[in-house]
Amino acid sequence: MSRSNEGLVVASHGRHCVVEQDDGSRRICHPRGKKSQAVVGDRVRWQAPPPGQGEEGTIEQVLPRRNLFYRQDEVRTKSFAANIDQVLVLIAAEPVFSESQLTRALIACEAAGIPALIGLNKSDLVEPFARAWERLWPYRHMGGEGEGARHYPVLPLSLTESGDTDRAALLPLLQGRTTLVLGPSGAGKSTLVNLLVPGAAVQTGEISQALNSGRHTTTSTQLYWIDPDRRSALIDSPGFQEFGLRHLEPMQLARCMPDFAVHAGGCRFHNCSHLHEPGCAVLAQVREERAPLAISPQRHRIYAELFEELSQSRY
Ligand SMILES: Nc1nc2c(ncn2[C@@H]2O[C@H](COP(=O)(O)OP(=O)(O)OP(=O)(O)O)[C@@H](O)[C@H]2O)c(=O)[nH]1
Ligand SMILES: [Zn+2]
Repeated sequence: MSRSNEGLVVASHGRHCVVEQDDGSRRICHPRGKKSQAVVGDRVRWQAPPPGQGEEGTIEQVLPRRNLFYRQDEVRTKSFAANIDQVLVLIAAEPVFSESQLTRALIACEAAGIPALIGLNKSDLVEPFARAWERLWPYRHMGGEGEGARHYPVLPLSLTESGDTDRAALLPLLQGRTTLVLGPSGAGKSTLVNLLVPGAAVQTGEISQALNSGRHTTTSTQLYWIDPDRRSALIDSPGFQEFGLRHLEPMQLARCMPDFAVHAGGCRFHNCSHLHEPGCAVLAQVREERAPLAISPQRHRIYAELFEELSQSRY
């Protein structure tokens, strides 16, 4: 007779995953069927193999999720994590970040009801950093001021040059939470994980070795504990080129953009697309001015592009 246990999915690669039990021990598990396909952050019920049939377990059931974070690049590829408390979008002064990809990541957070914060790394690169900080003005102020305002906290970081200061600034924000770290390649995600998770490199090596029997591929997504009592976690996901949002409807977009959402109720037509309609309260606010209630023309361009993209992918 095999026993059924509960555990947390801490890594996944293809269909296999690594499940951690409450005592901290880990084992590779395979889903029993499509319904038991788990993602990192899932709590699952799993079953050990019968004696003499190896060590690898079977996932019997994925327990109900609090939330599920999506990124959908093509019709078939999705990657996500479940049960997360917040997303840290890590970008840097260099390489110059794509505002479109940043906006997409933030929209995905809003759509899943997950709070987001932005880390802007490489503040030691003084001039590019100043430019990047300025580009983020709308993100630091959007949605108005005071009660109910929904702008994004932006943390200046220099992970390689002021690691101790950054760690001290980040830890209180990460305490007791599960944080998914997202960011383009080169922004400093590995540097961040290594700064906050002692032994991260070793853990990653062990896990990818176990999952791939030594083949040199890395796991797609992995959860790291940053404290000894395993209450605060970082989930590291691979860098992305294209942050796809094909799981969203175009008419959902404005609600997921705080600078649009604050005005959207004032449009003449309730089903306004905020692209060309007369009496559109969103379009009325699109202007270069740095004002908390203004919508930057750049943001509106990104919105229009996304609206078009999501309208085309419906079939
Ligand atoms: N100047 C400067 N360089 C940094 C800083 N943080 C990271 N870097 C450098 O930026 C480069 C990319 O950092 P990584 O941590 O490898 O970036 P990543 O996001 O993990 O990138 P991928 O592995 O490609 O996904 C490395 O050469 C780091 O040394 C920083 O605060 N300042
Ligand atoms: Zn409108």
